[in-house]
Amino acid sequence: MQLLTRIRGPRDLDRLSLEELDQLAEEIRSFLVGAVSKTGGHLGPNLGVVELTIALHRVFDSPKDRVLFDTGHQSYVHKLLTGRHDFSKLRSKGGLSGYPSRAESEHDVIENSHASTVLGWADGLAKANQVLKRDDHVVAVIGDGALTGGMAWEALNNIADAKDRPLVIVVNDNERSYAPTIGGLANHLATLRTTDGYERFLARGKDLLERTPVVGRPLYETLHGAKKGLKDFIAPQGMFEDLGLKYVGPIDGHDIEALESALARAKRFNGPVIVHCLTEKGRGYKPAEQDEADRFHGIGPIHPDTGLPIKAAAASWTSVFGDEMVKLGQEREDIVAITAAMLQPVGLKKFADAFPDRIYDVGIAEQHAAVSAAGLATGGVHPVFAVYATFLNRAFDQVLMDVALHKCGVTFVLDRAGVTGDDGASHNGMWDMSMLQVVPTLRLAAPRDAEQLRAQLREAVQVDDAPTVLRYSKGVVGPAVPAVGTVGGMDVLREPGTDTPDVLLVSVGALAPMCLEIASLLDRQGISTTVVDPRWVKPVDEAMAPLAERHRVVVTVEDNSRVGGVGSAIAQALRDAGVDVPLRDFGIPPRFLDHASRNEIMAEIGLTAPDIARQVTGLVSKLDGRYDEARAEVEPARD
Ligand SMILES: Cc1ncc(C[n+]2csc(CCOP(=O)(O)OP(=O)(O)O)c2C)c(N)n1
Ligand SMILES: CC(=O)[C@@H](O)[C@H](O)COP(=O)(O)O
Ligand SMILES: [Mg+2]
Repeated sequence: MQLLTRIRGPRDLDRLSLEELDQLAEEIRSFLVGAVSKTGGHLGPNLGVVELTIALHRVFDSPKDRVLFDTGHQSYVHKLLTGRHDFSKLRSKGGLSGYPSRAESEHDVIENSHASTVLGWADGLAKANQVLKRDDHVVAVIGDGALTGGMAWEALNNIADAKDRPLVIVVNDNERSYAPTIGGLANHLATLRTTDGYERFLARGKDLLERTPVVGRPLYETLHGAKKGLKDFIAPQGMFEDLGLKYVGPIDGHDIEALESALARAKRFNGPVIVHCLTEKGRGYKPAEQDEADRFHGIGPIHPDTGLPIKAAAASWTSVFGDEMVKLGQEREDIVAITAAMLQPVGLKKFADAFPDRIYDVGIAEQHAAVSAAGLATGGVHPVFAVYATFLNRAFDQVLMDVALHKCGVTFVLDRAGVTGDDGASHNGMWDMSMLQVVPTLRLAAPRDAEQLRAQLREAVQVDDAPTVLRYSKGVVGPAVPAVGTVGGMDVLREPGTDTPDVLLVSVGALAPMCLEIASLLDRQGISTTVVDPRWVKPVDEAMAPLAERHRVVVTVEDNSRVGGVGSAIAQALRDAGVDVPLRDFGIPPRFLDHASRNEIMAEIGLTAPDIARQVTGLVSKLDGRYDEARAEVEPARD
């Protein structure tokens, strides 16, 4: 690591020779494998951009020039080259974020890990440079997967229209999102890739000719013209050039010299230019290169020599969903499934293998997924769109105005709902149960265990005239939580043991085990508690109000934003029913949560059994008129 340790900032790259740069690239690769095999993270994507990131920081002058990354999961090399070498706590509390972070470095701009936004950012920054008459450069790195997102094309439409506004777009084309990138765009990029030979030939020829005195340069220019002609002849005029964008490439994304030459050309161009780089996800690490699933896109801790996971995968919410989908697919031919470039991560691989004609990977295009689902439902089939909760945010209008307005029977299955933690603020699934409250006719379920997930999924796909939504947490599915009774459509998880119970504790989804623990802690304070699981949290069950009326206080606990969540909806339902029982809603405070483990975050925001039990004890004590005594116990809500 003799060279890497000397790199404290991008300008330290300037004095390295080409051989040293190649050595640095190798040092970075072995650093990444060594570090990320311990912490987990996005190893494959970062192994694919080592040379590209070195070349970017050699040609451009960050932070004066802005180097932007789409999604940001491939910014580890950027972090190394901008002086951040301590990866020991990557994605952990107090350690480096797994994405760019303004708090970490002036070299970082976009913290949002939601794909397809970088060109929008770049367009805005380029416009600001123009308004303020700055000659700084803006460079946006976007993957072939992120290019399948609609927002990228909204931005490209604007960028292509401004012929005199410099902007360098680097397409990091490794032909994969997780799996191979789908769609017409991927096919077009492949067409452009066929002219790869010309670029390599030209890069080598240029070197030779530029060393040839007198005739070299003009001859190179002639060849360059010829290459352009030949490329146009072989590969149809590229879509990017049709749009009015200058296109440079395809470039070997692991050849630093070729990259620097192409980026330097792009930098001199006084307008928008695409540099199409061919890279290999997982390059330089055999286990990743040979991983057919996703080239080690995102991994947990592994044995570095073999690439095998340190911990065996346990039964996850995702796997329970995936298995049930296969059964449903066998029972009903009208069930189809949709993924937005995340077939494996959302658990639809088995369904896809069993029913290859009934699975749709739409690319990173959640809005299109929702609208096409409305079309599928209108066409007479029942689509199940499986997506991470946080990624549904961008398809809110489509759920509202295409699916719900047209009474389409579409089922949305939201994985990674609630606090996820180590992927940072934009990955927590903390907004869905607030956002979806306002969608008329939509029915929303939060299963508490595997059995309820199976049951509620089956109930959901029976609904053919409205959107249905299931949402569950990341990772290992919790223990079975049996019901001891029912009230209306709700499951009673714990009886209070008295006819005059103190607390009605409404347990939402996967937090059921924690809610039962809260009830036990309250027991020790002589406080009697009924614990119910609504199962379907929207609409609020009609039995909720009369049940609440039989208690002294209602407490709701959800792994969702407190603002506008299930607690708010129940409070409103009680008011509408004229039930005047105090309600305290516990949820995620309305703020962005720094990366840390889920448990660390839940403790930090007070979503733990002891925290909640202590506050509820204070509430009940207050009702008993022992307010002063209670005050000492009740910590203020920490929003
Ligand atoms: C809106 C959105 N949907 C899904 C994801 C999940 N996701 C993270 S990276 C990725 C694949 C990105 O592929 P690409 O842009 O080609 O980058 P690469 O990993 O190949 O470098 C996906 C689907 C996301 N981050 N944002
Ligand atoms: C960058 C991105 O959006 C995904 O790769 C995400 O990090 C995956 O999260 P999980 O690890 O929870 O599947
Ligand atoms: Mg890719």
